[in-house]
Amino acid sequence: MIPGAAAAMPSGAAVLPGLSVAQACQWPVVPAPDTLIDSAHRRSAAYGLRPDSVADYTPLSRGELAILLERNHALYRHATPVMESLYEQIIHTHHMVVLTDASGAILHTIGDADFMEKADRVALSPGVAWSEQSKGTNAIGTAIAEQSATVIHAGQHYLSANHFLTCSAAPIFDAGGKLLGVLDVTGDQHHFHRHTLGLVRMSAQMIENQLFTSSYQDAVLLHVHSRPEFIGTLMEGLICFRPDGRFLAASRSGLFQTGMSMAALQMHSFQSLFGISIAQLMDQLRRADGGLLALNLFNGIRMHVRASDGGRSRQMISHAADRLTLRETPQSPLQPASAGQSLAALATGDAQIDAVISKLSKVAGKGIPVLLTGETGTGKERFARAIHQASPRHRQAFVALNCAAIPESLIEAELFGYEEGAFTGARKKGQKGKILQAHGGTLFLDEIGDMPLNLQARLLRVLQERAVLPVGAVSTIPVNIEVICATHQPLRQMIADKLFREDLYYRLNGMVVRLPALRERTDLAVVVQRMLAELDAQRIWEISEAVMDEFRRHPWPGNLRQLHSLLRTAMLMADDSSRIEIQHLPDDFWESLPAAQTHTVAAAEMGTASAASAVTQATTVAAAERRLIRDTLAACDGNVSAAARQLGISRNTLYRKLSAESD
Ligand SMILES: Nc1ncnc2c1ncn2[C@@H]1O[C@H](COP(=O)(O)OP(=O)(O)OP(=O)(O)O)[C@@H](O)[C@H]1O
Repeated sequence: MIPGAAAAMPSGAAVLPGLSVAQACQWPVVPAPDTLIDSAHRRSAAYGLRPDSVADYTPLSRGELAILLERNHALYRHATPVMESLYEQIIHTHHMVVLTDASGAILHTIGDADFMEKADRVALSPGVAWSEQSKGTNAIGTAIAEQSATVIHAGQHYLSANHFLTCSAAPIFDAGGKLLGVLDVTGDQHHFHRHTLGLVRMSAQMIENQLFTSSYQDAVLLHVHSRPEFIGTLMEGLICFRPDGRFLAASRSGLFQTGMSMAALQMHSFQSLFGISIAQLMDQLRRADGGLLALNLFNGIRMHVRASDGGRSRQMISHAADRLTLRETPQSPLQPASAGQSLAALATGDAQIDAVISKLSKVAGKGIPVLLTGETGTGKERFARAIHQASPRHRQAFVALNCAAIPESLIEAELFGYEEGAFTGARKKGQKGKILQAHGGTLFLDEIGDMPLNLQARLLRVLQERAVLPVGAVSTIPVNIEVICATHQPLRQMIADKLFREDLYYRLNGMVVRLPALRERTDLAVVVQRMLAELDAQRIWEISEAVMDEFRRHPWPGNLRQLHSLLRTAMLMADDSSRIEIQHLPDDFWESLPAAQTHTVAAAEMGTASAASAVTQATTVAAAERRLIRDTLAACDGNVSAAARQLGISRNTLYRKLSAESD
């Protein structure tokens, strides 16, 4: 059920937080009027469709869909939990919930299996376009064309193939009023329910509010309404200010509550609107009953106000001491999974990554400890989070501890926690360790090879006994966790060197999965597109072919992390152009190239390198690599594993290079 849902609707469906049935039903609940349908049909005909046309059911390829999802990752991330809650309310009613992007391309669907099968016949599935241009009048396409919530029922669909459907769709807008996508509930026309559109609209509103709040995390966020009981409900208005009082944005309901347009609000600061400063507001709120204040706008409108700061600064204060943990990332039970966090969303068309995803999907949530290996920056933590998201524990905490990032002396307290007064400097009330914080969820131990030997024994005991003994405590506390570990170190070698306990190793390596280095992957273009979309959800970025060529040649010692930070810098350099060119790449990119390659690039850039000299340089690099491989193999007495380790490449890569050499 949607979190916080309270009363039951007549249909048996629940009402969303803070809304009575009457309020929910204020929204349109009947199929669209004839005039709207007439214009939609006229548009469909103008697109060259005929009622008996066979629509284009071709979906996007997997790679294209991955890029589409990445471009819409913020929408997807905030919409999926709402879709799940909405679906819970209509489950077993022969319906499905559909999310599309602003063009009507389907991003995600959830629904009853029997109806999904029927829906497959008309390609209501991810990657297929449901714009009016493609499918004629339908709730998704028509909601986009009309920019408003719409029901299209049975014969109102333009294509006869879709007459068995009843669809209710509501557009989703961003804070600036730009269309982001559409939320739709589609079902068998015999199961039409007049409350469906109301539910869809409320859910779309919920997604908009969540997108709004997440977009302004560093801002002072005001929840406003003329009636105090509406604060904290879907009907509240949201208005954001910078900490210095400058106006940033307002939700649609926020505009309605102030009675002002966005343009008018943009002329104001918090002080000019309310006659007090942000600091005074915070001061008054601290003393106010229930954290709620009544304020008068300069135009005489009175509104009730609650403030939050996106939670960030409050969290920073309350967790100040915890920051020692460096990479603690607890996830609250209601925090939605991000798109980038699901296993399937990590598919990028590379066969090695596909194989990793397939293996991990089989073990996620089955109680099998996973050990992720791979060079630094290959995405081990990303995958760990995705495994957690794919497990039944996904609503519980994901707690990460990087054993290499904290001093050895602190690992024990961090991991096992401690009792009040356990040692000098301990916090008064003691501290819950990471293991207990992860209770019910997943504990991710990064760089497990750096775990001190004495703590390895204690960790093993926790895993065997499923109970933890905090420092200074006299009795153990039962704990239920799944453990995922990661390392870039050769643990077997460490066992041989007596640096890692063999018994712990076997306890942790239920499944060992190696993540390939970026240079071994075949999906560079998709990865780059995804990162660009992740770094800037607002704009579509392009990257020049020359840059992509350099990227393909680059050895990427820092793997995905290096690529990510390079793109971030290049985007800043490219500024407003939304296109990354050679000149936007930072100097250290060229510095990490092998010397011979740098010369080739530099010469080519200056236009002085003839094709012949470029080939010579490339040949020099290849020759140097061959020499290095031969020398390393000789030094390792022909042991390929040892040579690969010394060269910092995988055995497969080394075999590939050796066979290329002998071809
Ligand atoms: N699939 C992905 N898509 C986009 N970016 C990614 C992906 N995986 C990783 N990254 C980027 O690379 C960075 C490093 O990823 P992550 O921390 O998961 O790697 P790691 O292997 O755990 O690194 P280390 O071994 O150094 O701890 C992330 O912060 C993110 O910016």
